[in-house]
Amino acid sequence: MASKQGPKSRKLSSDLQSSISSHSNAKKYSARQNVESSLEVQSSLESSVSVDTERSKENVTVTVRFRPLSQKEIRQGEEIAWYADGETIVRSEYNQTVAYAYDRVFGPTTTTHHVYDVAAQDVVTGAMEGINGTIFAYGVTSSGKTHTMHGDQRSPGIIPLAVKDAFSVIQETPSREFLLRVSYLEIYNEVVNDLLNPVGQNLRIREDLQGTYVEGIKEEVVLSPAHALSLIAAGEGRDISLVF
Ligand SMILES: Nc1ncnc2c1ncn2[C@@H]1O[C@H](COP(=O)(O)OP(=O)(O)OP(=O)(O)O)[C@@H](O)[C@H]1O
Repeated sequence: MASKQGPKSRKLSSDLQSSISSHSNAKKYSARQNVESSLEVQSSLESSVSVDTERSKENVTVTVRFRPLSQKEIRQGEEIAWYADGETIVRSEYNQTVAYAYDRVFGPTTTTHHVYDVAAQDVVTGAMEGINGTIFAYGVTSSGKTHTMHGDQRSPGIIPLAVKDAFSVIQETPSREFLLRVSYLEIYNEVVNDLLNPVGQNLRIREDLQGTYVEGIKEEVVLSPAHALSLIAAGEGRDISLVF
């Protein structure tokens, strides 16, 4: 058994932040490529399957990232309830027989860049080859979703790292033509709102022969990483400047 990794985060219910990556089976290759944006949903880890480390590579992978305790939590004497036991197991601090297996578990000292390399980069490179992909984070408030997906200048998140990689692929593949479009939306209380267009409120999700889409969502063609990230920053109503 792998040894414990420390320091560990406190309660599973409040500190675990999971990300799910998925590849759908390759749709027909098209020179027009869409890189989907990310979204956050609430879920419960109680539905996790029991320990099973012998997983094959699947289309949907689930990873767990622990964040370190904050200074405030340390001051308040918060207790750690779950920890990363090796690279795939989350184990209870109080009852060692209670454990859950995931495709990958990252301890509190893991960098976002490492999380991206292991859990997200494949989805991005797949998308650039025409395979639909989604990366999303879920977890309770303060579990680290924003830190992981957006990050900051010192530690860029999955979104800026993905944008950077997408443009690197474009640059390294002069023989192909790419069209990159960005849309940015929120789902809040079951209502879909366009974050790139203030008029785009309460949009409908529809399905046709091409697939699922949000009716009327604004799609901006982007020409550079800075352009893509500035749209996302605008959607959040904040300034952004990221250096790689
Ligand atoms: N891996 C980490 N290492 C260090 N600090 C982290 C890490 N993850 C999160 N934090 C810090 O924890 C705090 C909460 O994280 P964050 O804001 O990302 O949570 P959140 O899940 O987006 O919360 P909310 O749902 O309320 O928006 C922030 O101060 C963030 O900087």
